[in-house]
Amino acid sequence: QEKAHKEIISVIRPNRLLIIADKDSLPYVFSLVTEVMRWNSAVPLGVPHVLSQDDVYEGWDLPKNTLVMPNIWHMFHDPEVYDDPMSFIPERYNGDDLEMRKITDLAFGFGRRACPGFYFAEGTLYAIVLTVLTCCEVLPELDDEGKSFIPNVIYTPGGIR
Ligand code: HEM
Repeated sequence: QEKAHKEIISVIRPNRLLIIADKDSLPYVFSLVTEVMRWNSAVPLGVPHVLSQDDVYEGWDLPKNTLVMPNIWHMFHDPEVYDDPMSFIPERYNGDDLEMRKITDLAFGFGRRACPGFYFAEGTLYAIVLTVLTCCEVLPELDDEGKSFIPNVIYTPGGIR
């Protein structure tokens, strides 16, 4: 948070009403949002699809009407691709746009039925994170005795309703 905040402050100039928020000017902030999408992706098993014709995938015969679900979770946590995949490490992209694209190209699904809300969702996410990090300090939750703690991050079961 501190690193992101410093980066934002460094691009804001007094009396300027607009800041250009892109991966070149704010590489760490964009890496941070990308890492959220990798670390606990919003749609870890994508959306199920049914094959409209027979297909073969990596030697597997898949007849028409087979239900297929992409394991996006594994794509993002494959230790052969991502070192220490369970840890939240925005630095892993090195601010590199191509490395970040590898995440967003998968997080929103693939092919003809990929998420049509991609640009809207991505832009909104960056705008919210940027605004919060510029204006606020996000602090850990407090327990009943007033001691701070980081809540456990868990997925809740169920689909989108
Ligand atoms: C972080 C936010 C979002 C993520 C991670 C996300 C992810 C996804 C994924 C993985 C799919 C399935 C693609 C596939 O079948 O391969 C999908 C489909 C879809 N998304 Fe999103 N989505 C997000 C936000 C949105 C928003 C904001 C909208 C609308 C404004 C939206 C509208 C849709 C629709 C309509 C489909 C179905 C497309 C189809 O089956 O043809 N999504 N999304």
